[in-house]
Amino acid sequence: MSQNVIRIATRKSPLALWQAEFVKAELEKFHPGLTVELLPMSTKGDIILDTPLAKVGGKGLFVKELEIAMLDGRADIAVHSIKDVPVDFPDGLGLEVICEREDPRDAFVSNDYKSIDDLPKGAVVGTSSLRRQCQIRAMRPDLKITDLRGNVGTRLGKLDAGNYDAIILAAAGLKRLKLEERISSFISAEESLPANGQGAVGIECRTDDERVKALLAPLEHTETRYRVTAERAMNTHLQGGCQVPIGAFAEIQGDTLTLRGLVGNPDGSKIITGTSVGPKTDAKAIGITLAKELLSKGAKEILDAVYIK
Ligand SMILES: NCc1[nH]cc(CCC(=O)O)c1CC(=O)O
Repeated sequence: MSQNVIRIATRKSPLALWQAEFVKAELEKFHPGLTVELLPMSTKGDIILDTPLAKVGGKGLFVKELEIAMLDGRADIAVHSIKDVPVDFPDGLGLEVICEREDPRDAFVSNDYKSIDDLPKGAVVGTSSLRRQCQIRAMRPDLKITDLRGNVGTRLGKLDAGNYDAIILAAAGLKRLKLEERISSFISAEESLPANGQGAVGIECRTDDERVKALLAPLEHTETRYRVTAERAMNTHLQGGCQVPIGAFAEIQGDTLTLRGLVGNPDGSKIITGTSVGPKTDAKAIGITLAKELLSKGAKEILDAVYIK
């Protein structure tokens, strides 16, 4: 492959394409003369649209086809929402770069109501995320949570068609697509803990490709890397897939990283939370410590009930 070309494997959704174009622009900014090409592809997660994600099964629904393209040499890198990337990688591939995080919060979107508190009794809220469902149910057991799949535009269309009183989406996706004015209110991390990596974009590539790794290096954002490392370490140690509500959110003040975590039941009847603090350079250990704490406080029973093997 030519020394001066990088090919990006990407999903075709508007958000995925925005993220790929963002990485293309950053690469071209840092490396004048470099040609960056997009290779748009469909993934299993894009094709199976009629089933709740937690039931489609299999990890990495949105990334596998992109990984095969990199291993085949058809593409050099893949740009992902970190949230959609499984914690372990196929041999020969790794998450080389984590870019600066956008807003990590969930957003409440409604044409009639300002916030979750504002919703009338029994209102219908659309989300396919068990994590969001769990935390909303815990706040408001009276609400009816129904499934909502599709890319960001499709989901907004379903809200506008009157299928829901409100829907919950990641603020980052709406901001990137210049749809921020659709946000009625932000849901703070105190109200609902985000998913690990939410709002952060990561770049995967072949671990032995020194040329590509050198080109990608200026896109790395150190603080986001620490935060995402802690959040993903917690998930890895819990061995939680997408069938269990899990939230993880790290913040950094000075050199200190504070990680908050949550494991719950889909119906919100049981929620285990915890916090772990330490030097940011110990991000991974902080994540593991918190996972152990959550397991000992009852998360193990919740996970075991879901994953009966
Ligand atoms: N699960 C799909 C997905 N993957 C990443 C984002 C948003 C952007 C991000 O978190 O970086 C979304 C949409 C959503 O959750 O509303």
